Amino acid sequence: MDNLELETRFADVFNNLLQHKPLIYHMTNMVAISGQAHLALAIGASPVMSLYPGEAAELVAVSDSLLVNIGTPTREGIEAMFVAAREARELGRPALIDPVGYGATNMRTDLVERLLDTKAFGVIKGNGAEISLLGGEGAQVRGVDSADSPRAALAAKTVSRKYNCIAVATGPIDYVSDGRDVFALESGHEWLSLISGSGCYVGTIIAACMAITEPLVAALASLALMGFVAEVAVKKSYGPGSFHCNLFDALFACVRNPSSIVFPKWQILDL
Ligand SMILES: Nc1ncnc2c1ncn2[C@@H]1O[C@H](COP(=O)(O)OP(=O)(O)O)[C@@H](O)[C@H]1O
Ligand SMILES: Cc1ncsc1CCOP(=O)(O)O
Ligand SMILES: [Mg+2]
Repeated sequence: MDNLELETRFADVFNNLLQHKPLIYHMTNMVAISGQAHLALAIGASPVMSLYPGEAAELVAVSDSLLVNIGTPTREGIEAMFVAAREARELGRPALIDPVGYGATNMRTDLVERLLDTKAFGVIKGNGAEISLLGGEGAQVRGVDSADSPRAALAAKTVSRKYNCIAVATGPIDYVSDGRDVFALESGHEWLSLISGSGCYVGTIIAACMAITEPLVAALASLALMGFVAEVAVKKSYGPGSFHCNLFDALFACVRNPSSIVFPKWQILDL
């Protein structure tokens, strides 16, 4: 698919989001949770957030996609994530995992690997360091932030092959791999890294798009959208606070008028 074909697909995805209002079951962290709920609504999806094991299977059954983000783990939340992951696999629900802080502690590394063992996830979306470490490449993490990840592109391909899913590594350049190709996108703005939760927000957009389209297109569309809206938002902003607000407003406006989006171009890397 060339960029022109992709952009037509992206516009269709956003139009369908508004029409179908998919319900996205978020099992996410206490930092980004309310932002993710607001963002889901802004792009035309419906959010439901819960980390309670006793309703996890039922919520998967009524939702259109599942997002599992391990950012602030708790004993009960982890139990609920396994219930939901197994149910999503059983029912064939689209599911995304955000391995926040993979490699930062042994507990997170072990948890992510056990969740991936459920084989529930069609997309693994992390920052460059998380995906690099999952792919066996060197990287530096500082808590939940990526400090350096020079081999994220290659790692995305490795992760995609190893876990038989779409792998997304975010950063100044985003990489997406389906195990065959590695797509690269340079867009957005460095202020995205000054908003705690910007990676989580990307997860929400991808999970919403996964309810509409195949995981590869969902990932490519979401990152291109985020890159474009960040560039629009920064021009109206004075710092991270107004940028955060303007980002949400730009997302709201763009999904309602996809022809106004100037999609940044994806490159296919020769790896
Ligand atoms: N320096 C940067 N320039 C442009 N976009 C960036 C930059 N850093 C991060 N982003 C974007 O911010 C979003 C979150 O990515 P990232 O900061 O890697 O994730 P996380 O918040 O999970 O650590 C992605 O859309 C990514 O493209
Ligand atoms: C700061 C922080 N600590 C635990 S989860 C979290 C939010 C991480 O959000 P993101 O991965 O989008 O930067
Ligand atoms: Mg993250």
